[in-house]
Amino acid sequence: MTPAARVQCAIDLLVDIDATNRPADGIASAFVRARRFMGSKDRRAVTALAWSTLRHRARLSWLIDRFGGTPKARALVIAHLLVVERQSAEDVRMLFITRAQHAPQPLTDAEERLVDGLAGKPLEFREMPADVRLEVPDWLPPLLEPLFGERLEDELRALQAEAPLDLRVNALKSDRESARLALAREQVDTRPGALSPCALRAEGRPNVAITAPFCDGLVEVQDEGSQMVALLCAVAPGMSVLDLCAGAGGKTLALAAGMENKGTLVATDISEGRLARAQTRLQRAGVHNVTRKVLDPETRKWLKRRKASFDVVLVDAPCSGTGTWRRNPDARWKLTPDTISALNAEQSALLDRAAALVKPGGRLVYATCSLLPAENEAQIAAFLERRDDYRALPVAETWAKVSPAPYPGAADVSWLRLTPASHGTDGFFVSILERQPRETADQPDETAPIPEDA
Ligand SMILES: C[S@@+](CC[C@H](N)C(=O)[O-])C[C@H]1O[C@@H](n2cnc3c(N)ncnc32)[C@H](O)[C@@H]1O
Repeated sequence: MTPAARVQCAIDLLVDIDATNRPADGIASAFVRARRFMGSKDRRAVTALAWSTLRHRARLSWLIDRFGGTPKARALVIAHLLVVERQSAEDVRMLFITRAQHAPQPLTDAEERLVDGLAGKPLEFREMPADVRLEVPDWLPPLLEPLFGERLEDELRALQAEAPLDLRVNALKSDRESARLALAREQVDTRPGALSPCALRAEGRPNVAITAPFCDGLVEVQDEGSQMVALLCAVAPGMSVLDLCAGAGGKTLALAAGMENKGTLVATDISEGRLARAQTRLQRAGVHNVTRKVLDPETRKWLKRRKASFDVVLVDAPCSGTGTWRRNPDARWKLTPDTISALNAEQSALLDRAAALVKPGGRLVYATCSLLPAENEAQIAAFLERRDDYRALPVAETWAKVSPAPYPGAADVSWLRLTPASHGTDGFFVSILERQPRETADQPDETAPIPEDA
């Protein structure tokens, strides 16, 4: 494809992304599948331009407003070429006058004026409001200010960057050094992760999915923070473990490795499609102690019969995903306070449901990939109010057992928050809740029904 055709494809992709509330990565996959003429380099170039435009969207929109125009897909891409890529007005015009197949339509008069207005301009202006500079909705900074204080700007800036590519070495099939060497033989250079003993961080953005170590299940793609959540479940061979919101199995895979394929690991989710995707990954990884169950009425009945029976229940709760905005740059523009309220209700219901399933002395691990206190510490505080048979264990103690790295959390709280700015991982929250053994606490009535899902 010519550079001009790639620009037109990026514009088309942005139009598709804006047309629905669905996540951009799924839209991009469908978009490239429908365009067989795109080679792998074209696909990368087009998605890189669209993604970078989304990462700079608030500032580009502000500039377009100021210099005359409507911040829709075409204007955003034009502004990106001029202000982020620093292309000259002449070069940008050339992209829009080429008569090549799939090239964009010529610039309109208004777009010509926009090119003149934006050429040579900086990306940021002093007059830009903070939420525009930081590329977040204006209702978000007040929610995070109490948490991060002076670090707020650094934390939000870190969410604008591209995330690194992290791999988890599958202990069922390999070890970190052997996997690193196997990847290096396929020109994928990696270095050990700083936190997780199973993590390798790739240099650049290689296509790992076509390498033998990936296809043979030696490594899986998983953010290092997500790896730590699974490690902090501290599972062991022979345990009975429930991954209640298993999705496509990212953490299930890591839990199975921790259990050395021994014991029972049940992976449930309300999404049949996600659980189906987990199956391919489990097979590739050589995992055979996992039972997948879609949360339909039958499974709910089955779970009710398993009250107080699991050593560990992981609730990797549905959440705002604010900690993963580096990977999903459109998500920040699709999130609303109403969505967060609905998620809060679901999170609290899931905690109650999970609480009934943990055996006395067992652990309920609650995790989100959100930075928002309402989805995290506020949920835990409210849960501990409702359930005096649970107590929060200091995450630092479990950390010391599962990672050689110094504990990266705050000493004065029992839970752990990881963030891109402070730890170089996606944003994660983890709390480890222990159910008191029978003799030390008043247990709620075990015959009471498990609360229904939200
Ligand atoms: C954060 S994602 C899970 C990610 C997954 N654990 C991983 O590591 O790849 C949250 C999941 O919760 C699921 N979910 C939402 N509501 C649920 C419910 N009431 N019960 C169980 N799962 C639910 C969603 O379908 C989604 O897959």
